[in-house]
Amino acid sequence: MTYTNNKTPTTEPIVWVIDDDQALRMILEDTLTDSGFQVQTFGNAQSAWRLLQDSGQDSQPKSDNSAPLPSVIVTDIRMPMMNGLDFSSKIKQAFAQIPVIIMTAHADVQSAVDSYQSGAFDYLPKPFELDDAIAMVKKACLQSQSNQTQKRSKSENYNDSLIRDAQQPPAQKVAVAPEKAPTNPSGIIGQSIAMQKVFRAIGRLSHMPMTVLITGESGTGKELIASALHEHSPRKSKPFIALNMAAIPHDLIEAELFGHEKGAFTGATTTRQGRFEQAHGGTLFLDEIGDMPLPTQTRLLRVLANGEFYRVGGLKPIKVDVRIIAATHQNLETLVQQGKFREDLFYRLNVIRLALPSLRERREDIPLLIDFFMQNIAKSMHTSTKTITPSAMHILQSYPWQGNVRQLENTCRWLSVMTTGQTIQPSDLPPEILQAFESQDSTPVTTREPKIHKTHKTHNYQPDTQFETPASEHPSSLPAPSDRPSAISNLSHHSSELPTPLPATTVVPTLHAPQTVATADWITPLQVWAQQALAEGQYDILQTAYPMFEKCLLEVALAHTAQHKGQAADLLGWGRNTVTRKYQQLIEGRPVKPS
Ligand SMILES: Nc1ncnc2c1ncn2[C@@H]1O[C@H](COP(=O)(O)OP(=O)(O)OP(=O)(O)O)[C@@H](O)[C@H]1O
Repeated sequence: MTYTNNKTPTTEPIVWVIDDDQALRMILEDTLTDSGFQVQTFGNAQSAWRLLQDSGQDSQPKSDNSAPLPSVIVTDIRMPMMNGLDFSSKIKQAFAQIPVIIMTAHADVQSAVDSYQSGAFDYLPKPFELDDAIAMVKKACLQSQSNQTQKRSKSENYNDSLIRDAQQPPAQKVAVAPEKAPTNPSGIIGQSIAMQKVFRAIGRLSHMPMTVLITGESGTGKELIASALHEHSPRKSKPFIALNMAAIPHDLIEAELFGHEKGAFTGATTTRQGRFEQAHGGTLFLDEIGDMPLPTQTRLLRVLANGEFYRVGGLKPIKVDVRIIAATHQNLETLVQQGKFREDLFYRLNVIRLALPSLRERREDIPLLIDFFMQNIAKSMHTSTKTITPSAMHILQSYPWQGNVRQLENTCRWLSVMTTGQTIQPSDLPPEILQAFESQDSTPVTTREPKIHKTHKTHNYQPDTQFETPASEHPSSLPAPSDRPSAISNLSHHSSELPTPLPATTVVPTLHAPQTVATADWITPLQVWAQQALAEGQYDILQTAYPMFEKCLLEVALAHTAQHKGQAADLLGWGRNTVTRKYQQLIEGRPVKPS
């Protein structure tokens, strides 16, 4: 079932929101309504599809009962019955004028590529900033208006057969789509917002032919991303050739890139193809482009301009179709200023720049990466995967990782070999990492050391401690500090002094008895509640907690403003209509119209 905020005809653009997560539907509905959209929500894509079929292809309803077509559709990917990608493809076929925005909580390269491949207008990885979502919907609305204008000017008669075809899709299209397991075939690990932006860029760029310049510190994954761009492109069946400019002697680079004719120089005993020819139809990845000598830059510029070149010593032009992806850890603008890099080549390469975050900027991904590397290494060594204690993980997460993911990967190799037991303790970590951790921690241990309750865990990495953290030190991306420096060497020896282990999911917080309630004090009881609910098999914790949270804040805001709904709306940043509706639903207990 569906419901609209306002069924009367309106000039407000209509946005449909499809997600099986009721809490998210509510948030988006409120936010978009407050931003001037008319919102209709659906708990599954099939209901939305049915309504679209009833509505026909006009922007006007077919009958009095049918709904007007939306200007924009925002849909989740993973939903029962029909997934968002299939839905997006169907919209593209039958209602191409409606831009679709695809949201997903399982952001990886594949979902980004699949989204754009399905014809989606854009891709929104969860969690997202509501402002970003609004901006995206507004952009999609503009697109929708321009689509409508083009459509009207093109033809008065719609292609009915197209609609009929799309309305009766092949059985497998509408059949229950099995949820894809969250595999990561590209091997690119990361769930941080910074990496989600990278996935989105790959999704957008992989099917475009243009040159891409990837920047980022050494070891951030530039080659991995270049290869993903190739693997998801129409060139994937052709070669991906990677060449590191810094690794080839300068006097050999031209022959390496462009090949040479027999006798072109001493030692050129045969004619040899260069990398450009070998990469024909595919992708040539030029790593460390900042190290390319100036004369080679001139030749590269010519290839980029007209797609042809001469082998060293050759007289016949050779034409190739190669997509160039270049990468550098250097600042090319500075090299241009210093006269070491051609400005015109810089502009040619810099058409689209993809900047990769350092590992320090996405520390929240470190446990995932460690998990991934430890498993891969164990597999290759035919051993079982070693586990890491939270305190050791915390130290690894705090390390600056100047060598980025490559350094982390090498550390995982070191740990896999050097650790004698199955569990990696802080004392097992490489000395330089321990030293860095000790020297960065100048705060007295007594003020930092949390109270710890250990629980049993057998996962590779699972937080198995409960920390008591001052509100001002509330953890952001890092887990709460656990065993601090003096504890590094002590931890393993003192394990017998830890409190008696509790069942795996039971966590007993050690709460202060607050005189005044600190801002974040409610987080700990909320954590306890959520952990207990999950332990008892209740998995809809967000759906349960969200209305309670809203109700609580609404009641407080109303009490604060002597029940003045307008003022309460201002305090909460909601629109008046939202406050009225929330009041009816949450306080008066009127049933929420189901979606
Ligand atoms: N997000 C990631 N997920 C999994 N592995 C990664 C990730 N990023 C990098 N790696 C791994 O880290 C190592 C270094 O990556 P890569 O060679 O792509 O970095 P780079 O930026 O090209 O380095 P350099 O600038 O030194 O050439 C590789 O083994 C790669 O597989």
